[in-house]
Amino acid sequence: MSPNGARPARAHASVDNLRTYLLAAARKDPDRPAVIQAAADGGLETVTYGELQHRTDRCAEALDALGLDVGDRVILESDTDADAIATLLACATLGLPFTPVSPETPDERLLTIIDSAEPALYLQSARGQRTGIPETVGTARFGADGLTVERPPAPRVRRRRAVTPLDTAYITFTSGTTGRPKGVVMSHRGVIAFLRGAEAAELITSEDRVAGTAPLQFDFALFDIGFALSHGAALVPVPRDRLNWPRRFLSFLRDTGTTQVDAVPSAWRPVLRHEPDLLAELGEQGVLRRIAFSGEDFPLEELRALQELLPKVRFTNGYGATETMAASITEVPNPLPPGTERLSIGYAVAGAEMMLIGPDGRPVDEPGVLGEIYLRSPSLFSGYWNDPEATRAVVVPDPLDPRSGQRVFKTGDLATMGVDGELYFHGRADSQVQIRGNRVELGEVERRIGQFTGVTGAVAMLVPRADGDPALHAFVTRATGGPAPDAKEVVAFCRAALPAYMIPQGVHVVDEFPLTVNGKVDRAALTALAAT
Ligand SMILES: Nc1ncnc2c1ncn2[C@@H]1O[C@H](COS(=O)(=O)NC(=O)C[C@H](N)c2ccccc2)[C@@H](O)[C@H]1O
Repeated sequence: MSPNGARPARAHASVDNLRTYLLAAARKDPDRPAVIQAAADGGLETVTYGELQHRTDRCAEALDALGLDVGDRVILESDTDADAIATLLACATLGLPFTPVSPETPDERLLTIIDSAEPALYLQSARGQRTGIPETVGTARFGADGLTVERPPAPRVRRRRAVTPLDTAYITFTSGTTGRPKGVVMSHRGVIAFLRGAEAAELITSEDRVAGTAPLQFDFALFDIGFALSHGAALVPVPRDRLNWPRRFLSFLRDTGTTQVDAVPSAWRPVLRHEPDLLAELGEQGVLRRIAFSGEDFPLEELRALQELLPKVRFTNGYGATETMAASITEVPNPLPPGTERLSIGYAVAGAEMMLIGPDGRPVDEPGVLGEIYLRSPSLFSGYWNDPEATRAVVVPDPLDPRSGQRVFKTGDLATMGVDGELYFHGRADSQVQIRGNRVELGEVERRIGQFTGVTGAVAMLVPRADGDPALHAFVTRATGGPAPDAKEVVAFCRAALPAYMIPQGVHVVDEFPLTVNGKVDRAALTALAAT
């Protein structure tokens, strides 16, 4: 019997655990590269699957000695690298849900997350700069020489005996539009269900090297880690200071032999603007085979520009929400057929299904009719942390079979169906705005403005006004060195194709769009800018 009277914890690890799933390659080919990363001396460092497993076990041993129980939360602050991956796999081994945060998370947001998650332990890398972690939370640092405990967590009773597939693998806090961050609770079974569905798409093999560019608190990064490691491939985490400098970004991709780059659309804007020729050169070498993007609609003008520079590269559109990790992985034709107005988000990955439901709650069966996407998926999240009301709002009875007890995810995304049942993304339900009583899809205004010569990107939004109804404004970016598009000409260009109520009152040229921490266009920041 262990000292606090609980039976020995973790009598056996479950078969469906993130650690067993992601380190499977370590049994077969321990010498294969698992992570190829920037080394401290500016060169490159390769960590094999065997070494990754060794670091994972060493960290798990040190964590186990702290007497935490299955379900006790751990905050993991780090960029993505081999030590961070070993640490999150150690947490998975012990059934400790990890909450990843990136080093640039502001202090007050971190404290909000700590207040909500009430973690037992806060982990940062040996190089971490964070201070001011509340006394109630234990603190430790991880690095190449293992785990160093600074403040041991308070002793707890260990009640659980084993880690099961339904235990929580991670909790990621999304910046909910209402401001209070919501913790998305994902079980081991949920994450693995999505990764298994993604594997069925057969996008990569163990020979691939997948460059990940998302910050660790964005589940796109967790997908990249899981996607690369579950294939026995190598993950190439791109450091932030490389990602923000196009020339350094491209040389890092070349030097690491990257075959696939996973990035949000905005990550390509600086490369397109400043180093198109270098990018074309990289494509010519034939090592880079695929670009996968997710997170938001890829502006078609920019996607076309990227495809023209990379005629031999294949493109993949990954659509979905953190609440189910994602939903679909769809090949994008290169080049896009002329006249393409929208990107397909295809069909849900193996094991899941996207349904289109109309405002009347009935399924939409005919092509071209707008509906909301409901997702049936084994990777459905467990719920929002400590927020049953927010959970009930999006985890709803299966509209096609309400009596079955089956729960589905109400995505809040709108789509139409093509002739073969494939879906086309039409924006968020809340980006449908009413202007003088007319329903307006902001994406439609953005697409029209995006076709104006010299405009490389457009974001439309409704800006509230003190007196009277809100006004439609648009922000545009232009090609480097190109002339600033004339606002009056842009408005006239819209008048030629859009109804009066869809004509922007104001058109503002900006050098670039503000981005959220996850690299998406920060519409809230732009709306505030327009209101000034
Ligand atoms: N390919 C898209 N086109 C267009 N709008 C999109 C798209 N992917 C998301 N979105 C939008 O972003 C919302 C979800 O945002 S999120 O919860 O932060 N998750 C993500 O953005 C990434 C997602 N978890 C993921 C992770 C790993 C692989 C693929 C996708 C969706 O509901 C969509 O509105």
